[in-house]
Amino acid sequence: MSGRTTALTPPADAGPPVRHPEAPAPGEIIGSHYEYCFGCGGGVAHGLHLETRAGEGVNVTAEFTVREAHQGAPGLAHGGVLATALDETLGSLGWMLRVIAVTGRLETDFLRPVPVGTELHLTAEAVAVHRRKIYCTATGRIGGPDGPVAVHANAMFVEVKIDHFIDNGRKEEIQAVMADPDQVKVARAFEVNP
Ligand SMILES: CCCCCCCCCC(=O)SCCNC(=O)CCNC(=O)[C@H](O)C(C)(C)COP(=O)(O)OP(=O)(O)OC[C@H]1O[C@@H](n2cnc3c(N)ncnc32)[C@H](O)[C@@H]1OP(=O)(O)O
Repeated sequence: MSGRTTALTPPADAGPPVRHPEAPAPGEIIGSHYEYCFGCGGGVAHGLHLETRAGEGVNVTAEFTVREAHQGAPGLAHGGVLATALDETLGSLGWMLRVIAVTGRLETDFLRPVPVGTELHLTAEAVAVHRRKIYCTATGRIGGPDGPVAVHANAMFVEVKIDHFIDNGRKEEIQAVMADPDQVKVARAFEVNP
């Protein structure tokens, strides 16, 4: 037995997430962490170009417009793309906690089909922290912040060190990032709060 559980319910001794005192101010745009991130990077033509803003608690909001390149069935968003949008929004919670964390588990409910052209309004919130594990949820609504829920996810992110990326990423991209004279950009690529 590895001790790993598939449950996304925080254990009884989990604590509440704590908004870091230096987290981005409520309403502040968090911005892309890496130009070539499929979720938020401006350098990926068919990417999601998600723009995330800090919330008042340990939460964020984001928007994403479904385009032709994101189809699964004719005229409808691909489920994997919608899961990516949830995953990317959840990933931004690290800025609110000021930790580096990656998705360990992502469980998605697809509640309504999402047509091409739809603006999906996303929210994500951390609900509990247990050791390195961050339990969180995300929701995507159609057309507006109060629109009908199309997708919902429960997730568990795991806090990692920067070595997670340096040791595992392909050398070309790691070296290119590290060589950037803009140290803030270097730090952001790994979602380290500069
Ligand atoms: C640079 C910016 C990066 C983020 C950008 C935003 C993008 C959006 C977010 C992403 O998509 S990140 C990319 C997708 N995720 C990954 O690539 C992660 C791949 N997986 C791993 O690297 C490792 O499996 C992982 C770091 C998640 C865990 O490995 P570790 O060896 O560091 O931890 P360990 O296995 O000891 O687990 C730590 C705790 O988490 C638990 N755990 C880990 N993975 C789990 C899992 N999948 N399900 C349930 N529990 C899990 C594990 O049981 C344990 O619980 P306890 O503290 O209670 O003992």
